[in-house]
Amino acid sequence: MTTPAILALQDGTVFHGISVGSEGKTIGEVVFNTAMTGYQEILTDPSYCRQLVTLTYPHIGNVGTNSEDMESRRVHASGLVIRDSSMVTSSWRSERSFSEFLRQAKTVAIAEIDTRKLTRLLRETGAQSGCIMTGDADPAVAVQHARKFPGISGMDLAKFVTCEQKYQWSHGTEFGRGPRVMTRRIAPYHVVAYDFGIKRNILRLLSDLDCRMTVVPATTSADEVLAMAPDGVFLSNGPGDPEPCDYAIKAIQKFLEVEIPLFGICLGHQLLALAAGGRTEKMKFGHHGANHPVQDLASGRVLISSQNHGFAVDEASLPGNVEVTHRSLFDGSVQGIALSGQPAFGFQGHPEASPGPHDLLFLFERFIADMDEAKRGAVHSTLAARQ
Ligand SMILES: NC(=O)CC[C@H](N)C(=O)O
Repeated sequence: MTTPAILALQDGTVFHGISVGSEGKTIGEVVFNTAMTGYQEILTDPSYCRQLVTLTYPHIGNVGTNSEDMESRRVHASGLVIRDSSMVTSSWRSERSFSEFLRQAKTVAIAEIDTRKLTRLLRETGAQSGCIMTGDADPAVAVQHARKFPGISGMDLAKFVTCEQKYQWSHGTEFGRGPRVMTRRIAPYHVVAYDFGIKRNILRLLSDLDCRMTVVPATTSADEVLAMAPDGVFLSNGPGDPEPCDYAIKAIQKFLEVEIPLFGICLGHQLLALAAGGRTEKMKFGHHGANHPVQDLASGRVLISSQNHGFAVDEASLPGNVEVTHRSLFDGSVQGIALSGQPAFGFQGHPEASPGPHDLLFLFERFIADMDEAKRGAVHSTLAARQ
């Protein structure tokens, strides 16, 4: 027997479907993701905290779920909206069916709704607050609940999803990245990674590139991090509005002062822009997908990227020492920045993919190159001082 469910939006629109996850009620910002694969990675990406994720790909759950595809310890999305939940699980990697996974994660999910109609609506009206209720729910009550969600603007959620204590990470991707990686074993880099809601594939990829990773809570001060003597500092992705994360902005300003190599992804990129004196703004409905074309402005090359953001760096606000390096070919928004004359850069999309294409993996190597150069610079100055 199926249990009914409804999705109500703040503008009063109500969709009727069935419950395919845990029973109950959930509220959040309704966003849509156009990736054709990767439902488990998407749901466990901490950047989706307080969001109800609509997957536009119509058939979800057919390859089940497994422990390797977790991008964090648990599901972070507040709810899921899909067209069709697969009745059959078919994959040698599967450990649990998708619906079992949703129920164990206590994730409220609605299926059998017209996700194309919902997506068109969100593209027209912009992101809206929403509410999913399962069982015999009153649509008017669900609309009221949706209206109670204030929206993500002004919300510091990095503090909410970050780790409690620092920890070491040393697992690679396991499936390897070719011989280039294997030859790097003699050059260990110590990277301190800020966990604003970090995705595991970032940690795996940096481990593949022979980085020794120390992951620290979002509010760790710059002095504490510098005392760990890192070769570089990584600023992670994460949920919520970057502007209220003043503790992180302050720490990054210090890192810029001492010119330690810095690499930021998504929220980390936005925080780098804020620390450099720029501003960020809320987008109409954001970018969430796995096929967004981004142009590398220096080479003119177009790269296909994975995306998940609802805020963006305001180009007009950037000071003269911040160069825009990448731009979205969908809407022209800033997709990459670099600080002139120092080893600090950020990328708005997700080079770590999971899910998505690997066109931008080389950005991790650029971070390694920055750390290499800084190390060599340090050796030169020590030698010069001895002479
Ligand atoms: N994936 C991310 O890091 C998202 C960053 C930020 N929360 C945004 O929505 O823009």
